[in-house]
Amino acid sequence: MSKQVAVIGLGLIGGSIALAIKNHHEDARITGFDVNQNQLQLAKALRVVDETASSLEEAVQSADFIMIAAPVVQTEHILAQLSEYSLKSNVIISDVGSTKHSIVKHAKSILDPSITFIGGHPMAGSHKTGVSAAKSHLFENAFYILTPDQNVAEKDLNKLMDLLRGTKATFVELEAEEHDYLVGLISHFPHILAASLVNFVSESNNNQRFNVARFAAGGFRDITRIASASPVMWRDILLRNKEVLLQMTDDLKLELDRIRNYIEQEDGDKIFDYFTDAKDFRDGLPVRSRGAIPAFYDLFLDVQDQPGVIAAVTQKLAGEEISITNIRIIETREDIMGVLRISFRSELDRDNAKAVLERDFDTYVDDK
Ligand SMILES: NC(=O)c1ccc[n+]([C@@H]2O[C@H](COP(=O)([O-])OP(=O)(O)OC[C@H]3O[C@@H](n4cnc5c(N)ncnc54)[C@H](O)[C@@H]3O)[C@@H](O)[C@H]2O)c1
Ligand SMILES: O=C(O)C(=O)C[C@]1(C(=O)O)C=C[C@@H](O)C=C1
Repeated sequence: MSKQVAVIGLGLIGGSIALAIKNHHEDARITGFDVNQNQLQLAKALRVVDETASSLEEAVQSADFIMIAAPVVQTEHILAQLSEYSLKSNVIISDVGSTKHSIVKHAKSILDPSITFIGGHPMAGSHKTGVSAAKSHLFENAFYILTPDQNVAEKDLNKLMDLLRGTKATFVELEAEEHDYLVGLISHFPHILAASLVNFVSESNNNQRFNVARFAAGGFRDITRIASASPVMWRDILLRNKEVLLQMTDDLKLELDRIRNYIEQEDGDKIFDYFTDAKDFRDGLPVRSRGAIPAFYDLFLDVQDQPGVIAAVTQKLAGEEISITNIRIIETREDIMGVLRISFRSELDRDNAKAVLERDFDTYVDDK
């Protein structure tokens, strides 16, 4: 199978898709295009793509696969442009957008029926943007949702999955509308809540005589990390998943009223049950299995809570070229040993790190 691949939009996801394709198909020739010249040049310099094109038309003219990785409203504009070009007759077009219904509908209405379009959404990412944040293993262990309509031939779907095999993701087929409801619930709506919470705190901050934000501790930071993501990407997502998100916003108001009543009535039992239900569901989420929540592999280390210890640990890991995704001291008090939690992208990285660090530290893996 020849593999001329055009990747349109060379940001975090386009870059990661390009790297993942190259992982499994060394022979694939990847041409990149981005409206942002900076990203385009950077993608070439970082060898994320083999070559860059100076126009969309140039990028796609001899492509066997076209992967669109732009914000979702832009994706519709790109599809409209593609419908005017002469493309290879057997080209397969896909996208990575976080919404699916409007894109799939748009593709169907605008592309020649002989062209194969398969909607896609790799369910992993980050609040970071741009090609410099791209990683070949970003989608490892994640679900990769595909939304082929009934006209898509099995062999074309298989060709696309084969192209994307280097993502090491698990492919799942869904109807586009099912996708938008599901992802609305576990990704889009939580994003709205994170941003609302930050704005709420920021506005409250203005009315205080001290700086509230300075006191923001782990809990606030954990629940609001995603509010640092790209406003362009999220604006487009809200515009294209409007009905689902309107309904969820209304439903959440009822949920807030419920806990508000329990507080007002000082109903300790109900409040306890409320948190217990939430804890049970949250604790039951698969930790290492594939899901919208990226799997992290944690290693715990007993360390002396003293200056330089984190540097010593990271140096040892760097020496073995083991990357970490997060590092944090938890439950430290002056009179006890600190516990360092280090997170890794893969189980293999975690196991290798354990082997390196257990020579000097007591290490633990939480296997529950
Ligand atoms: N960030 C995530 O966590 C995540 C995860 C899964 C899917 N997605 C989806 O992936 C897509 C890309 O998101 P990202 O995180 O890579 O954003 P990004 O901002 O890192 O990259 C988007 C790139 O698209 C380019 N672009 C915009 N309009 C274009 C056009 N008309 N032609 C060519 N290039 C264009 C931008 O210049 C930018 O470089 C979005 O549709 C998003 O919904 C994002
Ligand atoms: O990890 C994050 O920062 C993300 O927000 C990733 C996330 C998600 O909600 O899980 C965000 C949007 C994408 O469409 C898919 C994944």
